[in-house]
Amino acid sequence: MKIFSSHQIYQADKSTIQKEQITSDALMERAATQLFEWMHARLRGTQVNIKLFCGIGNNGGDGLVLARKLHEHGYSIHVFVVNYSDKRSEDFLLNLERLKDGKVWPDFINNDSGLPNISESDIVVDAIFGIGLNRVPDDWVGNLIAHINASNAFTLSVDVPSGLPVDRSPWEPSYVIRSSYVLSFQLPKLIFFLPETGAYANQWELLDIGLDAEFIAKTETDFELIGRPEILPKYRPRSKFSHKGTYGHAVIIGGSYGKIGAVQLACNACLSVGCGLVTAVVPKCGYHSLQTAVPEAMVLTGSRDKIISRIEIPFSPTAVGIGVGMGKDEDTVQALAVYLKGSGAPMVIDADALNILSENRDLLKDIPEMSILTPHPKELERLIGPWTSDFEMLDKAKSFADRYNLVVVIKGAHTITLYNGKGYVNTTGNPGMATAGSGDVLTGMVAGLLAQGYPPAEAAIFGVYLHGLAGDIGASKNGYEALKASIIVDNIGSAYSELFRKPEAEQKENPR
Ligand SMILES: NC(=O)C1=CN([C@@H]2O[C@H](COP(=O)(O)OP(=O)(O)OC[C@H]3O[C@@H](n4cnc5c(N)ncnc54)[C@H](OP(=O)(O)O)[C@@H]3O)[C@@H](O)[C@H]2O)[C@@H](O)CC1
Ligand SMILES: Nc1ncnc2c1ncn2[C@@H]1O[C@H](COP(=O)(O)OP(=O)(O)O)[C@@H](O)[C@H]1O
Ligand SMILES: [K+]
Repeated sequence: MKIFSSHQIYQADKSTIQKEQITSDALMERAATQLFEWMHARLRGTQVNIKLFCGIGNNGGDGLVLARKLHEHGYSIHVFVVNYSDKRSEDFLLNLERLKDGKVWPDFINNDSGLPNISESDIVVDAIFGIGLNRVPDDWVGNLIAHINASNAFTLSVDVPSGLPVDRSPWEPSYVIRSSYVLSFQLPKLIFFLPETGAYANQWELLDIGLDAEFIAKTETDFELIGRPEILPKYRPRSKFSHKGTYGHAVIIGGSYGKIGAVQLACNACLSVGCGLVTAVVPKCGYHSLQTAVPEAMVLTGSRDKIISRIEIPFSPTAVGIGVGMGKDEDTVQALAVYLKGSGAPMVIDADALNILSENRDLLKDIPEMSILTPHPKELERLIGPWTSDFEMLDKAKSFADRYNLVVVIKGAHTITLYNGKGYVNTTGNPGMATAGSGDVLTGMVAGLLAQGYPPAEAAIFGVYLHGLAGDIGASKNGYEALKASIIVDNIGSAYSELFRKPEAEQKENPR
């Protein structure tokens, strides 16, 4: 699903109005009707105090329409107009009149008004600012927002949490509504997925307001949300007359004394994702444990006992995963430097291999093009330097990826894969995956997909999705806390099955 910028949303709005020959207030009515139906389906007439805070733009207009509908259905409502500007939108004004026609009289909050009472048992509807926010709210509006947050009342935000700009990080974090739930129109907003801003929109849902589908389909976006519909077409089926050679020979290079388990996890993941043959390249100390723990894998060792000192592979791997548990010994740095220059295989570079690159920047130019780098945020910072906001981080990481022609996978709650100027935001995964070794599993999976012939960006996007899905299935059986990296590996098979599971309704209609 595409992630639009605010500018693109306004264009979609315009295009819908033109194509359907409707007025803008009809679109507002449609949007707010969706809000009302969502609330009504859950409240079913419950007599709870609903306090609606409406700005003076179209976000406020949505709030006013919602208020009218709630009132018409007998809900107990109190409307506050947050009067932060004289430039009221036409549709706001129109709906203010309609509300008054229904005998609802809003209270106007200005810069010299006191703060209204909000009790914890109230429901707050937050329709102060929408996607039109373009500067820091005035202090009195910010204080009202902080007051709403302090009330601990259930806060339902219309479109976006007020005070949260959609295309940058907030000017003043305490002036942003901490929504209990966001009902966002039609398209997901990038801020829902970034660590800095995602917390304001802890839970969110999209309401389909029928924006011009053709316009949405033809618009190019900087970011895309990756769910099952985007993943399924990337799947490469196995053919009946295939053999293990069809699915590639991956090599996992890594490990050091006390960190052989990382290679074990990556090898297991690589095999479980469907790779034909897997060879591990480890220091001597890893030989016996690997041969025992992963009997399916072959093992090559170098000359030193505890570290990787030379990388010599007597065949041409189809894909390589390098760095897990590898350490940064001077000999290992040399081995990586030599290997990078000589290797032609598509590569996943992770963990200590990334740290070595950060500390030996002259090696960056030797990374084979279209390699996949999988840093977590700390490793990314070592590579591209610090940032002051998630938006700056994305810009810097994109430039880095473009400069060296790489695929950069920024791991996190919503892992973002950057490739060719575009970001692909993952939707699977859970906090149970914040556990030792889960990144090693990802490295093995992506290397295994590369070995099977998935193009690099597809291997990364598909692998990240499947890894998260395996983690979700693992968590559904084990809970978050007990989820271990090896359980993620154990559930890779179920994740593949889940990809092709028909939704229940479809199954009933179409048994078999
Ligand atoms: N397609 C869709 O998705 C649909 C969207 N709809 C709804 O429209 C909403 C967007 O509405 P909107 O454009 O009127 O902007 P909104 O956020 O209400 O702000 C109002 C104005 O405030 C101003 N302003 C900005 N920052 C400020 C500040 N700090 N302090 C003071 N003033 C500030 C700024 O005007 P300026 O002063 O810059 O001229 C801005 O224009 C959207 O979120 C959704 O709820 C639906 O109705 C229909 C379909
Ligand atoms: N809160 C979370 N929600 C979803 N996925 C997560 C979360 N925390 C971590 N992960 C995933 O787990 C993996 C952790 O990788 P990494 O930090 O490299 O771990 P390690 O170095 O222990 O192997 C990444 O793929 C990341 O996306
Ligand atoms: K809002």
